[in-house]
Amino acid sequence: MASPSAMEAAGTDSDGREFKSSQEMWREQVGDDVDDPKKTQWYREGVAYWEGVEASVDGVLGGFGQVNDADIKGSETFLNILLHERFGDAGRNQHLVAIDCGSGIGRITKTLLIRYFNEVDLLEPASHFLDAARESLSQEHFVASDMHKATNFYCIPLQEFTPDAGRYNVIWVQWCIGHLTDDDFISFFKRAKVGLKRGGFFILKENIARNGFVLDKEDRSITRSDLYFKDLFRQCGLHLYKMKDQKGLPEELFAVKMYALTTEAPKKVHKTRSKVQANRPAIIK
Ligand SMILES: C[S@@+](CC[C@H](N)C(=O)[O-])C[C@H]1O[C@@H](n2cnc3c(N)ncnc32)[C@H](O)[C@@H]1O
Repeated sequence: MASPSAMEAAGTDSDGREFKSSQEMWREQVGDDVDDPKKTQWYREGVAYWEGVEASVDGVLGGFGQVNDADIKGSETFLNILLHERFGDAGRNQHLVAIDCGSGIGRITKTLLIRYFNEVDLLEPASHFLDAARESLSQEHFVASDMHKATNFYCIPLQEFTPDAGRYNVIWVQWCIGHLTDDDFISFFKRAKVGLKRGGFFILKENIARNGFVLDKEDRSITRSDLYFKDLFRQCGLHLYKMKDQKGLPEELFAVKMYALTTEAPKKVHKTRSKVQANRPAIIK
């Protein structure tokens, strides 16, 4: 018997109510039809929630501003490995460009991305967050005499965004994809692939539900399980290049994982025969 897909797994909402499957939950929350007014309402209420939040590190981290340092450290280690593996030493002489999706006040750009990328674009639908980002990132930064700057500030949601073809080495998506329905998740990543340069990749950093999903009725978002994400990556035609758990977060919070996703399948490592096998008598063919 075929095993049920992760999206058929049961889940709950923030009040502890159970749903038999994510399909049941989505039908109820956003309807079946792409033009269903419930879907417009879902997105409107999600952004409205953030419009009521103070433009500060504590605000964008849901009152857990103290996790900022651990989060950035974990991301930096992961990013360093990936940049080295994907762009090698040549990366140092390349003009590197990233986009920070659902950037909030530009926390990740300011403390991490701007140091590694010559240009960073920010996308954020809550305008007061984007204004705060623009203000704090207005100067140009010099890293070892090399110019680094925040270039474009897009005030739109991810479900409406299509990047310019071939602009980005890295498309960074952190703590915002839970606002997108499954259909919009898939169509966003499918569209966004064209935005990657050769060797480019996505980094998705997200909270992880233990099973199925958890619907947050307050900010209109869902937390998906690792299996749920992997099911969606497959439907996007993306390959999981590397993943890592974020360490050092308070126990009461969801676990957090970082996924590096590529459009091409990872290269197969050709196994050489082990010495034991290679040295034993064998028929000449
Ligand atoms: C938890 S905050 C994280 C902000 C930032 N990524 C960070 O880690 O500092 C969630 C962000 O997602 C944004 N957001 C909400 N709905 C979105 C959507 N449909 N598309 C993109 N971003 C969205 C919110 O406005 C908010 O800035």
